[in-house]
Amino acid sequence: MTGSTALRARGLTKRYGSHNTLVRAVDEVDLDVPAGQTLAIMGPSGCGKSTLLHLVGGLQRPTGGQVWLAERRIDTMSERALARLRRDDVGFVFQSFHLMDELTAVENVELAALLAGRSPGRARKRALYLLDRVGLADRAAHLPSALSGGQRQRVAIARALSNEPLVVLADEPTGNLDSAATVEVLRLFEELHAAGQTLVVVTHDARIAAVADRVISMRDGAFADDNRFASTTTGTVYGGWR
Ligand SMILES: Nc1ncnc2c1ncn2[C@@H]1O[C@H](COP(=O)(O)OP(=O)(O)OP(=O)(O)O)[C@@H](O)[C@H]1O
Repeated sequence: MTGSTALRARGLTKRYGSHNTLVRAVDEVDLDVPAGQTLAIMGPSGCGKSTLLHLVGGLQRPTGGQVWLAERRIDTMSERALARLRRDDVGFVFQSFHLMDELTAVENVELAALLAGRSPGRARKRALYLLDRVGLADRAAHLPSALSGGQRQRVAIARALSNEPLVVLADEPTGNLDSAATVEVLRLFEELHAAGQTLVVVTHDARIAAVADRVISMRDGAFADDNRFASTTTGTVYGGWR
């Protein structure tokens, strides 16, 4: 993946309503995210951060413009192809975790791999490996209700990685976490970055922005600022997460 583009958008637009109810949630945005980059997207409430994340992850369709994930154009994909892409190539992490309450930690993590057709044995092995990597080997058989917020989010991150996604998209991943749990998630993101995982994080948390190598500030659906810091790490072969 060295030197390639993980995500590309041109003229990306999402409008809601019409006439006097018209909202330009995302307004003619151009974006290139090189493989291996950790990008933080910041900005005031309602500026379009979540909508942008949903558009590039194929959770919502744009009303204008184009999106590519790696070399594949996704805004024109069939629903079926888009569902497969979301399952296999995108890892989503949400503020409210979105774990299945009735499944244990390991069952939550292995579910996507099972749906993707992996054998139960391989799916379980990978899920246990990922839980170990996020520091939860001893919590594999726990239900989410028996885990702290930080532990739930680490399960959700392990789940997001289960199908070796091209890109991880996280929407306010520390929004429901206390300070100690936020630091745990930060460390994980740093490890993923060092391993070459492409990561796009919508956040209000300056600590997350501080570990990103690029920070885009949005205002009124557009980019107000685009700051690149350190050079993008293009990790070796996803050192240890695969
Ligand atoms: N389904 C919808 N119908 C109409 N307007 C919507 C819809 N979803 C979002 N919007 C509007 O689009 C704009 C962008 O919303 P979005 O959720 O992307 O913002 P955000 O920057 O993620 O906000 P926050 O930080 O509060 O989560 C807002 O003005 C919002 O009210």
